[in-house]
Amino acid sequence: MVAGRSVLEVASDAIDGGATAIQLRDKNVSTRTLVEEGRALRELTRKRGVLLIVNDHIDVALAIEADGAHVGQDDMPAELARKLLGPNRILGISAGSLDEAVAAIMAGADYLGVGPIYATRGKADAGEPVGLSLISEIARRYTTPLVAIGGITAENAGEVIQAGATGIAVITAVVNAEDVSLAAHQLARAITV
Ligand SMILES: Cc1ncc(COP(=O)(O)OP(=O)(O)O)c(N)n1
Ligand SMILES: Cc1ncsc1CCOP(=O)(O)O
Ligand SMILES: [Mg+2]
Repeated sequence: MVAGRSVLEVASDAIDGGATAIQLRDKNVSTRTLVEEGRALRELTRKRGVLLIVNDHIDVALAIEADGAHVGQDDMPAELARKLLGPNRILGISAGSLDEAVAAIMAGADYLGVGPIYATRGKADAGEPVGLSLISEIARRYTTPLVAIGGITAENAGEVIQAGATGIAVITAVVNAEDVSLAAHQLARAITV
């Protein structure tokens, strides 16, 4: 459940609003439950033609035939994650500094999750905001797609893209919204105009 709604309902509404990828990120459930959520999300995302990425758990990503997995600096080392996922699944890696970005690219990241860009309520141990300059710095040097994350809203999403991000990832701005579909739509519009 997310803010009183099922994971499937939130994902479905977000896709209605324009989300092009869903990340299964649930820190508080058993692996068994994660697999159940993942299977349901796999069916939904296949039907709707959007990507499904599993956070942290490479085994779950493989088990549910997700499109890929996302690992951070405290998760499965990127090289091993790539080895386990194989060449055809998407590997996303978190980067909170230029050094981390370079290492992630060398390890075979298909995209970088860069952040937290702004202060966030979505991750307790996210650390200090890195700001837009990190996005610009990485974009200036590398062509790897950059997914900005952390405190992103429909109000600031435009400047994040302007700074060089390819896309955005959000939790609070969608999950806590009264109207999930409308919130996703406003975010999608903010990054396409
Ligand atoms: C797109 C995207 N970017 C960054 C993260 C953060 O991953 P991580 O640093 O491993 O933190 P947790 O999400 O696992 O708490 C992400 N999940 N997605
Ligand atoms: C998972 C994660 N990684 C860096 S910030 C963050 C949380 C993003 O949540 P929100 O969109 O609510 O700021
Ligand atoms: Mg992680």
